[in-house]
This record gives sequence, C-alpha cells and structure tokens, in this order.
Amino acid sequence: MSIQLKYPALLKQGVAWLAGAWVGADSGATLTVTNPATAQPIAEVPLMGRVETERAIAAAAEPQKAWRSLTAKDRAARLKAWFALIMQHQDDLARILTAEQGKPLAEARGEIAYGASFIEWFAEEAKRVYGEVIPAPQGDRRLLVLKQPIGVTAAITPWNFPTAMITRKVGPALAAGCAMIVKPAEQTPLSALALAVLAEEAGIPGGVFQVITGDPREIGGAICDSPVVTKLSFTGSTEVGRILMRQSADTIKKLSLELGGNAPFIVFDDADLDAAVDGAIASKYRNAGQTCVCANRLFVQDGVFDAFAQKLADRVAKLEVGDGFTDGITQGPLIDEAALSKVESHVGDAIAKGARLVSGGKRHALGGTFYEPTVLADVSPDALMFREETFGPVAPLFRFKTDEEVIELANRTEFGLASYFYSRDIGRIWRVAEALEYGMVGVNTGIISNEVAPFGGVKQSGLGREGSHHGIDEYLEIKYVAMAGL
Ligand SMILES: NC(=O)c1ccc[n+]([C@@H]2O[C@H](COP(=O)([O-])OP(=O)(O)OC[C@H]3O[C@@H](n4cnc5c(N)ncnc54)[C@H](O)[C@@H]3O)[C@@H](O)[C@H]2O)c1
Ligand SMILES: O=CCCC(=O)O
Repeated sequence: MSIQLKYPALLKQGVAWLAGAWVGADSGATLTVTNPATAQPIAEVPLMGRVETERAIAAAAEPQKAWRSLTAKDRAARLKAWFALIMQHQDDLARILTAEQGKPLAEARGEIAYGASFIEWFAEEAKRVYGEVIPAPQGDRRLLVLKQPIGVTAAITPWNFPTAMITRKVGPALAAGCAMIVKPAEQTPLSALALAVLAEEAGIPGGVFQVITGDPREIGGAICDSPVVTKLSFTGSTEVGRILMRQSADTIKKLSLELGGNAPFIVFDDADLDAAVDGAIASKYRNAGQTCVCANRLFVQDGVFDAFAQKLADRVAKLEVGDGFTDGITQGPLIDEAALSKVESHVGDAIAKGARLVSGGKRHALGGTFYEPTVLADVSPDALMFREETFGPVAPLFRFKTDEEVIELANRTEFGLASYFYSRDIGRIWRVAEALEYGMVGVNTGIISNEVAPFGGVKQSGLGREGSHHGIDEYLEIKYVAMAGL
C-alpha cells in the first residue's frame, strides 16, 4: 500500500538507525508492519535482537561524551532544527502515523504537533539546567550543586502514541546531554524511524539518537543488563513495567515508568452537563479509547445520571467510525484483534453483571478491528472494566450519591495516573482535587496533556514525570561539590 508522501524518504524499509547508519538485522530477518484499518502490510522493519542492541549501546558511549561537551545553546540549536523539520513534515508524519496506528488523520496531525512541542520545550529547557550554591556551615567553604547528564539512556515506547511517547523522552534526554536508544513498539516503528531521518538532517549525531526495531524481550534484556545504560524510560503496560523494573535491579538503573491508568471521570450534580459531555467525548473516545489517560470509569451523580447518559449517547451517535484516511472520520480501528477481544469481553462481562446497553456494544459493521462507540449505564463496580483498563471506545457509567462515596470508588484501584471531574462548587473542587489519589487531575476538562505540565502517575501507574521543567531532571544527576580551605 502506498502512503503517498510528499517526502518519501521518511518511510524506511527494512532498515533501522544504528550507530549513525541505516542497517538491517544481522540475520536479515524482518517484521511486517500492517495498517490496522485494512490489515494490509505497509513496510518491513529489521527484527533486531540482543547483539544489535549491544552494538547500539557501545556506539552511544563516545558520542554521548562529545554531545554533553557541547554548550547547552548548541544542543538547543540542533533540537530546534529537529523541531522545525518535524513541523515542516507534519502532514507526511501524520500519514505514516495513521497508516501504522489507525487514528484519524486530524488526530495524527495533532499528535505530530504535540510530539514536536516536547522537542521545542526541552530545547529551551536545556539552557535552564541551573545548579545551586548552598550557604556553608563553615566560613572557609563553598558548597555547590552541579547537575550533569546521566549518560547513555534508553526508551521503550508503546503503539498508541507512536511519535509523542518518543519525543517526550528524547527531548529531555538530548537537552540534558544524554544519548538515547529508542525501541518503538512492533506495531508502530515507522513513525520512530521517520523521526530518526529528521534527527539526522537536524545534525543530531548518529550515536546520540538511535532507533532499533525488533524483539522486545531481547532488546529490553540487553538494555536492562547493560551497565553502560544508566537510565531507562518506559511507557507501556504496568505488567511490562514490572518486568523491566525487576530486570533493572542488577544494574540499579534509574527508571521512569509511565504505565497503565484507570481514570475516573466524575460528573457531580452541579456540573455544566454539556461541558461534561464535551469533556467525556474528548477524554473517552480520543484514539478510539486507546489512551492511558482515557476516562475508564464515568461516575455520574444520581440527580443528573439519566440526563447525562442521554446527552452522551446523542453525541456518541454522531461519531464517525472508519479508516483514518477518510475525511470526517472521528474514530479509527482498534490496534489489533487482541485489543478487540478485550473490549468485547469487558462489555459482555459488564452486561452479564447487570449493565444496561445505551448505545453501541458490538463489533462495527465495517469488520476488521472496528468497534462501535459504546455507552453502558448502571455498570456494577464488580465489572471487569471497573478494575482494568478497557482501552477501547466504551464509556461505562456508574451511579453514585455522595462525594465521599465517589471518592472512595474513584480511588479503589491500584492505578493512579489521570482523573477528571466536573463541578462548579469551588469548595467541592478543592476537596475532591486533593482527595483523588492520582498524579493528574482535570477539573472541568477532559484534556490535560501538554508539554509544559508534569505528566505522570502515582501508585502502580509509574515513577517520574515527563514534560514541564521537571521532565529534564529525570535525565540529570545531582553532584555535590564541597570546596574547602578558601
Ligand atoms: N502512562 C503513560 O504515559 C502511558 C502512555 C501510553 C500508554 N501507556 C500504557 O501502555 C499500555 C498500552 O501499550 P502497549 O500495549 O504497547 O504496552 P506494552 O507494555 O505491551 O508494550 C509497550 C512497549 O514495551 C515493549 N515490550 C513488551 N514486552 C516487553 C518485554 N518483556 N521487555 C521489553 N519490552 C517489552 C513493547 O514492544 C512496546 O514497545 C496501556 O496500559 C497504556 O495505559 C501508558
Ligand atoms: O497514552 C498516553 C499518553 C497520552 C497523552 O500524552 O495525553
């Protein structure tokens, strides 16, 4: 299938970006990347493993030293050049993203701009890595705090945001003076490789940014085992996050883990219901519900439950499902058959436990991995979708009566990534925002992500923060220098 690019060099076939060269796997083996909307193959990428990963790690060590020796201003200039190239090729990058991931083209364009914003933001932050001078307890001393790059780093990223989940890591890593090896998800490596094409054009040295594709266990194992890699940043499921954390124990690697969520979306009876419906549509159905910060459980207060359910169903009926390349489409396919089966089983389980189907509820007539945008009412807290991320276009509505009850329900999960609520009572807003055990809280909004704010979770949703001025600290070590005898 041809993706029809203005700049066809962005679509790499059979090669990955290792040690400043476009190379295949040693074995010559490849993985096929398919379009989830059509099940048609798009491209082949190398099936690399441990040996190629070890080569990439070795190839990063010396270039990282040279990169960290550049002035922050010089690193910032290369990152800004990269940002400009990404935005110049926004349309092509969006087409590659839609082809391999399935999201509607308009959403893919949005992801490219969102992804690029992390490169621009951290280009600026590179120049603001300040140290400290601490007042000393002895007169002959001066106590200094320096911040230095942590060294060679690695990133393992998911398929749901094939561009932004990479740039949110590479931006701060390179700004801080680190090198980074990226392993994208098997389903969506083409966006990562396209970023590498533009990084090379922006003058980012080959060993400083590398993209290797292939076997997750082998590549992840080699990264975790390596004492040269001092930091691993992972975005993906909590299950794989746990594996990587265990594997990183022997080398005491610094970790950033952006893991799964189970976001509550609470509508109180004093909410602006139309605004709450807008927020629910944005939060729940973006990327067909395949977002770690997607509303997973919608709690609606008794007095407005039926009105909210009706308004939401009316809006859901207007969503257009189809191939992301078709004009007007607002919901693409799910990524694969496993994702579709999970959604089906969650819906079946909720209905078996007493939920009422308001709209949707089955595979879409288009076939493939398309699923109807779905609303379920009066879902029981015993349902699977109360405990697990559904990761699909299903809005389960749970009924509640009091603030205390909903806060307990919202916090009854091991996850703690994003949460949302709608209310116009300022006292309630403060109380609920403080009581929610989540890393992020959206008040009267369903969209909270941007490059200037700290993104991340508490509990088993992960460790560390990405974006904002905090994001660069994940790639810096603090060094204390005591200067005595002055
Ligand atoms: N918190 C966040 O910022 C955030 C963002 C996006 C997605 N997510 C989460 O990611 C999940 C969906 O993404 P997914 O299905 O791609 O997750 P996943 O954990 O299956 O895969 C993520 C990445 O890990 C790799 N991987 C899988 N097994 C591995 C192993 N044993 N060793 C090393 N690498 C391995 C995959 O190849 C992929 O690159 C959801 O749970 C979602 O909530 C979280
Ligand atoms: O899926 C997780 C990332 C989504 C976001 O950055 O808003």
